[in-house]
Amino acid sequence: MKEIKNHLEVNNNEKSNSLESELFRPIQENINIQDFKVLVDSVEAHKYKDAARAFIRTNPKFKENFIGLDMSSYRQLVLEQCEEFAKSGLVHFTDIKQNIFRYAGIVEMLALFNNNICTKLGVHFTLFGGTIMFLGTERHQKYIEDANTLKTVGCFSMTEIGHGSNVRGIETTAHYDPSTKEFIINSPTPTSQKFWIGGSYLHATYTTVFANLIIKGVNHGVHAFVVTLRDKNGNVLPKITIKDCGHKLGLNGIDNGQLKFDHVRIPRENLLNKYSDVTEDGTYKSQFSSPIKNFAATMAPFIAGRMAITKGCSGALKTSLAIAIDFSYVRKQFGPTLENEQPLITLSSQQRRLMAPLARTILFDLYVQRLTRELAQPKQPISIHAHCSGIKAIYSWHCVQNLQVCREACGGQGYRSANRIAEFKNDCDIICTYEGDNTVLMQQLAKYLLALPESKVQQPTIYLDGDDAKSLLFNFENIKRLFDQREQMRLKELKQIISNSKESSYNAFNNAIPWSVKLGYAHMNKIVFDHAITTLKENNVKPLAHLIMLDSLVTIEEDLGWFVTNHLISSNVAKAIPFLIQDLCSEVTKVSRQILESFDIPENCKAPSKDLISDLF
Ligand SMILES: Cc1cc2nc3c(=O)[nH]c(=O)nc-3n(C[C@H](O)[C@H](O)[C@H](O)COP(=O)(O)OP(=O)(O)OC[C@H]3O[C@@H](n4cnc5c(N)ncnc54)[C@H](O)[C@@H]3O)c2cc1C
Repeated sequence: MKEIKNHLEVNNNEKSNSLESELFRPIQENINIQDFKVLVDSVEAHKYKDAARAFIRTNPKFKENFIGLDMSSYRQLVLEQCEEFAKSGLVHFTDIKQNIFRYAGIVEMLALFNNNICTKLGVHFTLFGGTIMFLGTERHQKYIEDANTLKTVGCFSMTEIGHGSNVRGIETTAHYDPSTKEFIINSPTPTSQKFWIGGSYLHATYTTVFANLIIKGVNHGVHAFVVTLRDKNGNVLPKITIKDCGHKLGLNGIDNGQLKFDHVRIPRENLLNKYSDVTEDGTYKSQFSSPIKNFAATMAPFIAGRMAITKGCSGALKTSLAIAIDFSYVRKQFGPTLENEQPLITLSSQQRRLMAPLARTILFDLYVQRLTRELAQPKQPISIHAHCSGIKAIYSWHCVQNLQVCREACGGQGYRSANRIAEFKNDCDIICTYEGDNTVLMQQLAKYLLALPESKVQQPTIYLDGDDAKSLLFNFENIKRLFDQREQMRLKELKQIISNSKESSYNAFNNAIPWSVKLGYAHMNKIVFDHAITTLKENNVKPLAHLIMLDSLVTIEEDLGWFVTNHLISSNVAKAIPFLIQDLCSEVTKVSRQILESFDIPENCKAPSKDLISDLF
């Protein structure tokens, strides 16, 4: 114990004026809330977000209580909320292509309120809209006008009962009939029925269907088609059967459906033909030399959806953290005497469990801002697909894990639906699976990293050892080197496992999936950190340095066994880490309410009262 104390106390003087210097001083308690708000909201999106906040605060549909509604009323309310929002003009159907900052900002604000609304709008705008805008051409523009105001609702039919993650395995067919110049969309087997299709059971007029394009017996692979599901009166068209997917763990305000097509004829023009087309006489023309390349291009637009989905995590977590932290300031249990009970926030455990996810949520948001900027560029970096996949996976895992933390931090009251966290927890659970299952996405990231040319620059190895653990760790350059080195070693390790395998390339990779996931984490942790440091250098808004250091040490602690056994950190320095984390949590707690203020969460997004119990009296 004495040894640990030494680590924390040696060389504890004020440091020079470096980025880290403020970490050695008590935290500056008067943070500039407006500056911090713009940082978290992003320069590009903060005006759109403020407009959305104002809408959520004032629109009567966003004041209606959805807790405990039966499924049918809940679905109707969510539809009406989405319609109100679409009519407000705060978001446009074309935003996913033309103003991704507005789109992403709006989704995040809606997610502060409830994930049903942003999921329903997400399916319509990103998935249906994304397919129309990125895979369609001039002839598909006609779907846009009514979709803008949600006069027509669109959905997205990719998943089937038999195939989810492996989209290339889907069985739905689209045979071309040159005699009528039509495609015939068909579900040939029970497992080929589309399943989970959000918005299809009750509301969607159109869907984009993913199906195998077949001409004269030749299968050209998966292509996307627009299929009309309902007539003007909302009746399902003949030869289409739509069933309800039924009650779910969460998102019961969304009408997910099971779709069966029985030789449904659609015009030739309904093929989304940006990359490949079929002439009237049935000649297939593609910009790509093989179905696999066409498939890759067909899937490419959905990367924006993966970025957007992290906004659902961000909104839900910010509101839930705000509920849990506010509660911790109000709720009293225990104290030095019975007469002097203390607020929960004074408990070291409460500070530890709430400040660490608060820091990470902000750092992830900053990184998503960077990805959004990359997506907005006409020519996106080659890494964009891998990084959208990676952040979607690690943000949703972080979200699900920490919604549970928020719930527990509020004790029994956190379990009460009226206090909102339960709804967020159930609704967000599925983010780990839809728009790409997280474990599958982490492999996409690992494959991208495996394929990168090997760096010729040999990074100097790092070994953190010495008496002054605090100075060694409160040093962003050292943290960077730890993260860089872990990533390099994880990559080398994965390459070795695969190359040492005597099995086929499929099996060799398959046997190494857990290591791919670890590599994915190492890479994402590194680039989230790198981006946070870039932001800090450009704009040292308080308390960003503290948040970065807190999240860095928590990240190291999560993999501490690895860092120590691989001789990057000595066991003596390792022992100091939990203490430094606790100190940082205590410092961040001092400004936590100001951080929450900067989130500017409309009151109707939160629990009915800060103490979570007043509504009971
Ligand atoms: C509420 C909800 C809404 C949805 N909305 C839509 C929608 O609107 N439109 C649409 O088309 N789809 C939608 N989906 C479907 C969703 O995209 C799929 O559920 C998802 O792609 C996963 O597919 P799956 O469920 O078939 O799981 P599977 O692919 O069968 O996966 C099952 C398990 O196996 C693991 N696994 C599978 N393959 C691998 C692998 N190669 N390596 C390692 N592990 C693997 C996964 O990690 C997972 O744990 C929705 C789903 C839900 C639940």
